[in-house]
Amino acid sequence: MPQKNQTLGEFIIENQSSFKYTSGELSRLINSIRLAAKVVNHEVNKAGLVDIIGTAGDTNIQGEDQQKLDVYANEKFIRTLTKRNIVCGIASEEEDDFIAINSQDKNNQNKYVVLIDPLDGSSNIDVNVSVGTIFSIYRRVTPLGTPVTKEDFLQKGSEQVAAGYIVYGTSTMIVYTTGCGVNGFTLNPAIGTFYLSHPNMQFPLDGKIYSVNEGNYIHFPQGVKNYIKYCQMEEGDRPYTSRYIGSLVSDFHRNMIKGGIYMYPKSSKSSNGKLRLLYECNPMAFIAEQANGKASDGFNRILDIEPTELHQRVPFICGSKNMVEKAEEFIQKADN
Ligand SMILES: O=P(O)(O)OC[C@H]1O[C@](O)(COP(=O)(O)O)[C@@H](O)[C@@H]1O
Ligand SMILES: [Mg+2]
Ligand SMILES: [Mg+2]
Repeated sequence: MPQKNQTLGEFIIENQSSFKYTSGELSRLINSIRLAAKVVNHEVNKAGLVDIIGTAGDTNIQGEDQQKLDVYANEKFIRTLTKRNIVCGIASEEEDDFIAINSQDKNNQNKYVVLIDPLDGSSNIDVNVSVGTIFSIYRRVTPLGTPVTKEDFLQKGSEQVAAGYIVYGTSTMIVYTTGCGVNGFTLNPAIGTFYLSHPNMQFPLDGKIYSVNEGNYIHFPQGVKNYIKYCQMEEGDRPYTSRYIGSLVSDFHRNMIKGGIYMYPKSSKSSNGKLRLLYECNPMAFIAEQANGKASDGFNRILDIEPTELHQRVPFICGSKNMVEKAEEFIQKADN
């Protein structure tokens, strides 16, 4: 059992041996993400003071207006990972296509690719509500020393070797898994060190919180509507409480600690929902399952979905296992 209050650096070294592909490379990669997280955290904490709020004037490939902090965080993570020559490829919500890192260099023996959502919850940046960063790590499938290809990124979520998120909230935390459980580390801003504050995080099997943008209710499939009504009924331990921050990372984090379900279903407005499979749903699904939770699109396990596009979207339901299974029951019943 991890020792509470050990530093993230100590934890990474100590747990290196529990990782099946141990070579130190993944440890160095997690350390680089830790560094970039501190740089971005520094800027996030000043949102409102410095010229970091508002739109950057461009749109990303998804047609969304990029916020200045989206662009800033994207640059910092890509720069930190590239400068440390620790990966052979990066894909990001804010980049149209994947970026090959020195991969044409025959000597490039880096075997990991990283997919990131540099700033999650962009609509909350300007209003001082918690936001996050999400990352997903795979071993490349193409030979070392050859240029990375789309194939290296379009892997099923079940192939992830590590995944995590940073939440910039009342405190700043890194929460991640390498397939041996989920641990959370809180930043002590006075000394810039992350300490293990939440060892072996677990989703309660059941909860009393549901998180969904009910503003889209009329556009939801009947099964989703029925489940929301079920959450609101005066019966047994219901009604549940509705909590929706509008930042996936923050809603997920709260639900993992207190028990709850987060849903971004498909709707008549968006046939595949809003969230991106590769750098939002897969990493959160890996963490959820490692914390005894569950993640599906209403029918299929998220981690079994075969990706086809870098920025593809999927309906996403994630959280306490019994709650997700109840939601699936309503969705599948209404679909028949
Ligand atoms: O405003 P909506 O439609 O409810 O969407 C909110 C959801 O969209 C997101 O902001 C999408 O993520 P980005 O901010 O990274 O684009 C999620 O964090 C959040 O859960
Ligand atoms: Mg996001
Ligand atoms: Mg984002």
